[in-house]
Amino acid sequence: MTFSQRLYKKLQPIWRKNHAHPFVQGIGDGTLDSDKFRFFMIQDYLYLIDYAKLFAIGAVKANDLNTMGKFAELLDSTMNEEMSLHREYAKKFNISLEELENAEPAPTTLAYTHYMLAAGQSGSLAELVAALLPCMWSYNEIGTELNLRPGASEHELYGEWISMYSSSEFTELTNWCIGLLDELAEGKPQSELDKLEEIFLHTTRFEYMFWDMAYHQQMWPTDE
Ligand SMILES: Cc1ncc(CN)c(N)n1
Repeated sequence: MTFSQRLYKKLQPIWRKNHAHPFVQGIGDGTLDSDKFRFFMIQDYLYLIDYAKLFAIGAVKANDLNTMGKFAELLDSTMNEEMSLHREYAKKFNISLEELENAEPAPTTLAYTHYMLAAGQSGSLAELVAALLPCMWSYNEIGTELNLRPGASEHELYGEWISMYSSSEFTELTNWCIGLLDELAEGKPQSELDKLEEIFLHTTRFEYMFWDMAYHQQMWPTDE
């Protein structure tokens, strides 16, 4: 079994909770309250601004030109495809680009992005990939699973979201990241593998927290 498969298997209890979350299920059956989705889209846009930076750091840390080019492709696809989905949703919700970019991050958004950027900046390339992988992998799996539901990808509001994350382009980039983690983990001492596992666990947990934050539209607990 590969390193990534071992992590995937071990973290299935959290992974399945992500899939079962009412926010995800609501996208799948089309019943999600559109205000919750609006909140999610704004926070996710802020999240993606920082997430894209991880790919830029990956390009800097890459050991060969092929890997550097792939990180550049991931950066481009995040900023110009994934984030353009959010910009289209913003139009539907009458949110200007300025409002979108300058929105206030929720505590979970801040905690998640800062954790990932810290892991990516201060750690090895393997640590950076361990931090960003649960994000891509779980969205690709959720999108693919929801896309199997008859009519889900045609839903007026949520269909495009499902189509984006189940697309062959997103699947191909996700699989490349999975393969890279396995390559980088090869031959590493147990102490380093444990560190990778810890980072992967943390961002898997953050994925759950992000769904939950959006579902409850959680901002700071004080008004000031
Ligand atoms: C919180 C979160 N996690 C993952 C993804 C998929 N890139 C996302 N857009 N947002």
